[in-house]
Amino acid sequence: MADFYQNGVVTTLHNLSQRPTEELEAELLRFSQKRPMALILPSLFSELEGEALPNIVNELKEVPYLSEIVIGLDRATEDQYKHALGFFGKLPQHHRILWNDGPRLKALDEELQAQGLAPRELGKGRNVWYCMGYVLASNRAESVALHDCDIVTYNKDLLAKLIYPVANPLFNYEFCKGYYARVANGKINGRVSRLLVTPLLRALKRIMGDNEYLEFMDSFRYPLAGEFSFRRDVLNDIRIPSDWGLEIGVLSEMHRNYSHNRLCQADICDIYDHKHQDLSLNDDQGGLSKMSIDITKAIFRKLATQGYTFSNEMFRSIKATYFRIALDFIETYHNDAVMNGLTLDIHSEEKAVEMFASNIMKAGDNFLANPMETPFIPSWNRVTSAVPDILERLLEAVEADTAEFMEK
Ligand SMILES: O=C(O)[C@H](O)COP(=O)(O)O
Repeated sequence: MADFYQNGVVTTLHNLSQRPTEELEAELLRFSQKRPMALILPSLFSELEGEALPNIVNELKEVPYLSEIVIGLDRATEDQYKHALGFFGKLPQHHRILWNDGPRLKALDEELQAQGLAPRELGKGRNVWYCMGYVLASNRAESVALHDCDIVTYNKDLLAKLIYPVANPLFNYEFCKGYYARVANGKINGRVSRLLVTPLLRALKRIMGDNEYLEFMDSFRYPLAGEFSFRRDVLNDIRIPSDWGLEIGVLSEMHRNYSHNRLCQADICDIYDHKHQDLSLNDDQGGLSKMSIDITKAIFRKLATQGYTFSNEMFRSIKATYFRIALDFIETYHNDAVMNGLTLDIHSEEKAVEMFASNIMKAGDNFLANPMETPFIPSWNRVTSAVPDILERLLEAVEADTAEFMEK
């Protein structure tokens, strides 16, 4: 049975009663009269051929309360886009696919690039950003959820719990972050969250003392969860990073833009499993290695905006403090695993921690060498002030793609 402890500064909404999904859905359907709802699905074409997304679409077919589903499709050729139109065509809800590699959306992107207003890096952040623009443009939703397309344990209960806190008209939340235990096939997963983010936040707290931002970040039970929901107005102001710092960057933006009582986290499922990436021990440009560097830089950058100064000596002491704390955590997770009859390979956990420690130094070096570098994509407010008709044109481009390629 779950506990009902409130840790940290952000409200936690627990799963205390195994409430039937149908009950939640009946309420959501009622809420949708006042707050229509949308779902954003950032997807790679390859995920249409994986095991998770076909099941996600089957589950979504039965969801009664969504007004719109916006799919951001990356890395798709024309034929693959056409295939995607059929694949998602089973959805009974109004839905649109943003074919990000198609000529129409690429032309819009180039126009924004020319003004320095478009994402510079390809990837999930960029995909999510265009989907957010589309939701603003189509104006069909007041409350919006977003989740990954590689969740192999997905069922529609997850979506109901994720969107509920921003859908209930009696609640004042602007943003909700999902959390869960990443335990699957007898193993505890979530390596970056457990072995980098939490110990790094604890190390920074130890070194920097009382810091409200670090306290805030440490309140999230699964800071890297790719599942969150928000009210529509959040989409205007938010600046999201285009690199792997996306999840951390979104939390930092919420910290900047809202007071804590407008934010919450919710327990969205008992088990969660997804596609696992390699650690990429010898390659900073890929897998969990690149992810850990981007995340660490995102945290350093945010602290710099609060007036903290960094030096090589500072990064060395952060690394050493992190390393000690992370090793202690391995023992904690190991014992938790043993008591639950799960396995935890201490050797590979230590290898991961060694890599993350060395990546803290790399992130630090990189930060000192490029202090002005920012992966943030401009907010849609800024973009529409520079190019006032951009949202209408985004909408038109997506409609034109749909009309041209949808099989008659
Ligand atoms: O959440 C995380 O820590 C990363 O996405 C890695 O997850 P994994 O260890 O479950 O692959």
